[in-house]
Amino acid sequence: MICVYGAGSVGCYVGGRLAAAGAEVVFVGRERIAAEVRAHGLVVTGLDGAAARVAAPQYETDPAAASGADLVLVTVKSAATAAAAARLAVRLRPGTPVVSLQNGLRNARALAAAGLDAVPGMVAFNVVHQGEGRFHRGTTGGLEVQAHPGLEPHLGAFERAGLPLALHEDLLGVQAGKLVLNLNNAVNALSGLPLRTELSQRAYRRVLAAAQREALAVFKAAGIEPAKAAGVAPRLLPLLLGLPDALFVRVAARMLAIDPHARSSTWEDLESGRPTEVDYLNGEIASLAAEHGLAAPVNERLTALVHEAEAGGRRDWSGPELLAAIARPA
Ligand SMILES: NC(=O)C1=CN([C@@H]2O[C@H](COP(=O)(O)OP(=O)(O)OC[C@H]3O[C@@H](n4cnc5c(N)ncnc54)[C@H](OP(=O)(O)O)[C@@H]3O)[C@@H](O)[C@H]2O)C=CC1
Ligand SMILES: CC(C)(CO)C(=O)C(=O)O
Repeated sequence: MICVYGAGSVGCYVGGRLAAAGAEVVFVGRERIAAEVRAHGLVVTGLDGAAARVAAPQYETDPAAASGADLVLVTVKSAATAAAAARLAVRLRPGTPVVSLQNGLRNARALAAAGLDAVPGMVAFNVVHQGEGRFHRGTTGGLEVQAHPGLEPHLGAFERAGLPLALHEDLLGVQAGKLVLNLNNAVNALSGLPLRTELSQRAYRRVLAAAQREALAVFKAAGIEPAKAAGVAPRLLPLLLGLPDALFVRVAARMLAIDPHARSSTWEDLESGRPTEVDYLNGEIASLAAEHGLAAPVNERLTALVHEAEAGGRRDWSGPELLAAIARPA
């Protein structure tokens, strides 16, 4: 049995695809989603319009449902990882692989700290929760995980689901490459716009490019080599982002398909009044910078602005306003 622990957007999408392809999947999550999927079933839709339905998913709210799992996919937000790990640690058989399908650099370490057999993972695509049990994939991209012998019996299930696991000897570079892209989560959430609209405006892209330049300097100081993300070497991203709008839109369309409705998970958090993961994304760059004697004022400022929005000061920033704001200290 595969347990998806913390089944929200990513968990319901990945678990829904696995279940629709015949895998035995138990979802563990909150009553609001349990009620939704009881009423409507689970429908996972793709960029190409393809849809799969799981009529009666096993969606539980009691962590005990994870007991006996052969594989666990952790899909809670980063701030909830330690609590999820503690609940799993008392229920899983020793040696059960627990894959972190989360953003940021620290989640697998938090799972391992609880004594779990943690496997770092990365979800390259976007998922939007559209209500009534519908989870829509909003971009291209796949699942990448660190190689682990415990995953072998499950590789076929991911293949059949159309979500093959790309295996890596060491995932840190892949996670760092993804983090470079995730620096846009804050920009996207502050813009209030769908990803495609936001990224089509150069002023927002200039904010993102400034945040990415800081990240690249910090990774260099930390000895981390970020892997290609969306097919592009991270060091080229800030240059690409600086292109004029019409040219950028043409080049970007070849790198990554983005649905017009896709939004970042940070926007989804602000929209539903939940705390965001900004401390694990832009905040991670600011912390790593401090550890290495560098400054990351743009990421610090973006982190502070997202915290202001979480605390009730939410507004939609235009690109030029955000560009002016990052020029001021946090
Ligand atoms: N959404 C996306 O497009 C993408 C997200 N990611 C990453 O994937 C991870 C998951 O994101 P996403 O799916 O958007 O997050 P969601 O918030 O949609 O889903 C997480 C779910 O887990 C629930 N949860 C939290 N703690 C527990 C617990 N102890 N027991 C059971 N359920 C719990 C949450 O409930 P509650 O809110 O009530 O705490 C929530 O419903 C994040 O790290 C994110 O950055 C990566 C790529 C794309
Ligand atoms: C897929 C992407 C990069 C979309 O912003 C994401 O990881 C997120 O929303 O958290």
